Amino acid sequence: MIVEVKNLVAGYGQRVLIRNLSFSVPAPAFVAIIGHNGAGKTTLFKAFQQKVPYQGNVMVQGQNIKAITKPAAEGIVTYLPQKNTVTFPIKVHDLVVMGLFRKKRFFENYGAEDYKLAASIVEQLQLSHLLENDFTTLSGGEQQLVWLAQLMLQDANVCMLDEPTQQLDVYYKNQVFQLLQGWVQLQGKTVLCITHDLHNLLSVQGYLLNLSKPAPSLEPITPETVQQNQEFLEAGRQPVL
Ligand SMILES: Nc1ncnc2c1ncn2[C@@H]1O[C@H](COP(=O)(O)OP(=O)(O)OP(=O)(O)O)[C@@H](O)[C@H]1O
Repeated sequence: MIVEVKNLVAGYGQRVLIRNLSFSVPAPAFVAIIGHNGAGKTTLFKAFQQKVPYQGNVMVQGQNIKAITKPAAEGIVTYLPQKNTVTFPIKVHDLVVMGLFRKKRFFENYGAEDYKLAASIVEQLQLSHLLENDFTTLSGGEQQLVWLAQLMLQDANVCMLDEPTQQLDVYYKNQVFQLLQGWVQLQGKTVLCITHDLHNLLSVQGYLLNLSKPAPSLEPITPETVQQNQEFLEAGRQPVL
C-alpha cells in the first residue's frame, strides 16, 4: 500500500473536522482532495505531517507516519503549502536547486550538475527564460510553478500539494494537471492534490476524495463523478457540528 488512512479523526479542540476517514491507495495514483472551504483538506495534510493531533493511523509505504521523525527529510512525503513566501531576493535557479537538499550534506554547496538538473526541470515547466530572475519579482502563478519545479527535484514518493493551480491561468492549470499525471504515470509517484478546479480534472486519470461528503471515499475521476461532486458541492455545505 502506498498510502493507507485508517479511522482518522482530526480537528482542533472540540471541533472535529475529519470523522473516521479511511481510504487506501494501493498503487501510484493521482488523488484530488476536494470539498468546501474549511472541510478539513489542509488538516488532512497536517495529519500526514504530524502537525495536528489525531486518532487513527496514517501509513505511507507500509510505515506508520508517527514512527517517522522527519518524513520530508527522509524523502517519503513532500508538501507544497497553499502559501509559500520568500522575503529576500533569490534567483529562480538558486531556489529550485534547493529541492536537492536531501542529497546534500550540511553546508555542502550545489554544483554545476545540480544546477543542470534544476534547469532541466525548469525547462519542462517552460520557465527557462526566468532562471536568472529574482524569484520575488515573478507573478504569483510563475512563483507557484517554480515551487513545483523545486518539489520535483525533491523526488519524494508521495507528494502533497495544497491548491497548486490556485493562481494559475486556464492554460497553466491544465499544464500542471498534465505534469502531475506524468509524475504518476512516468515516475511512479503518488500525488495527493487539494483542488477546487474540478473541471480541469476531466483530462486526468485518478481519484476524487470529497471531504465534504458524510462518508468520503475514493471515487474514480470520470465525467459523471466530477459532475456529481460539482453538484454536491454547489448544493451547499453540511452544518458544522
Ligand atoms: N490551528 C487551528 N486552530 C483552530 N482552527 C483551525 C486551525 N487551522 C485551521 N482551523 C480551522 O479548521 C477548519 C478547516 O481548515 P482547513 O485548512 O483544513 O480547511 P480546508 O478544507 O483546507 O479549506 P480551504 O479550501 O479554505 O483551504 C477551518 O474552519 C479553519 O479555520
